[in-house]
Amino acid sequence: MEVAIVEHDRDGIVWFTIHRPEKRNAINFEVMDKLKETIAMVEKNDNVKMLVITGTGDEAFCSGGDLSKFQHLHTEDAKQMLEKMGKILYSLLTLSKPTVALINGTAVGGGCELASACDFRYAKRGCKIGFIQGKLGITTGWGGATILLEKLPYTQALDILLRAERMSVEKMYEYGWVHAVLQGDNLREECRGLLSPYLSQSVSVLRAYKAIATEKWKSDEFRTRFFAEIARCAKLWGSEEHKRAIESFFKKS
Ligand SMILES: CC[C@H](C(=O)O)C(=O)SCCNC(=O)CCNC(=O)[C@H](O)C(C)(C)COP(=O)(O)OP(=O)(O)OC[C@H]1O[C@@H](n2cnc3c(N)ncnc32)[C@H](O)[C@@H]1OP(=O)(O)O
Repeated sequence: MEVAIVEHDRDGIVWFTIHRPEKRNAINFEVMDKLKETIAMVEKNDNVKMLVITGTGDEAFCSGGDLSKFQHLHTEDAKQMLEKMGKILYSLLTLSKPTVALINGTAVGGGCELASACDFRYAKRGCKIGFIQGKLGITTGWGGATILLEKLPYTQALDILLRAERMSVEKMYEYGWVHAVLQGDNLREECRGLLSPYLSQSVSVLRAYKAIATEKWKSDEFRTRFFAEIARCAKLWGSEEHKRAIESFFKKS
């Protein structure tokens, strides 16, 4: 079964849907490869104006890294996995087309990092959003904290990271992480309605504004900070606290 569905629509939107509902749309290596391929295609294709990332079903947008696949990784292998997804999220962050995370359900862990790398976040009312990595004895490992501290005011970003708990969409809207709270009857059409003012611009204009907007993240200084976060997470990955947290998750489910 396809782990992700990629659709091009008549308006120039590419819809990327993580299709692993049985695992709350957790990201494994296959999803990473599909996302990397899609981002590269969107970057190059002048018939594409925007990229929207969402998840299958109404339970979860994305539950982060696939713990059943990643739980046994040792520090060096963990670092490679984290860097692989970190590079993909960096390419998403600096993509020359506007991007949207259409949050159709719970977003936790790396799912929040994926959404943070997008320009806009539209979330279905009632969803829970949680940078819960701290509760697992690690930090964000895909660059999500660095991105959050770039996009939100310092206090709000640090509060979200230090709490490491699932927060309401409404609270995340108040913090400025969520840009629109959707009713949820027809998420795609609601999303399309919000994007229509952007879609009337030419691809050249969209590319030009995204180039201006993302220039600050193309510096060596930013990239050094971004990848240092990943190295820190890899160090914590092998901790007893992280191992116990993963064990207790699988005992529960
Ligand atoms: C890799 C690093 C990365 C980073 O930060 O850089 C991370 O993402 S670390 C954080 C990893 N993610 C998590 O710890 C979240 C784990 N999942 C949950 O907390 C819950 O599943 C939740 C809140 C997403 C949904 O809860 P709900 O009660 O609706 O569902 P279940 O917990 O019963 O899960 C259903 C089913 O899905 C499997 N599942 C869910 N999340 C993951 C996951 N991340 N990896 C692998 N599998 C996952 C869960 O085991 C259940 O499977 P089943 O076979 O039915 O028991």
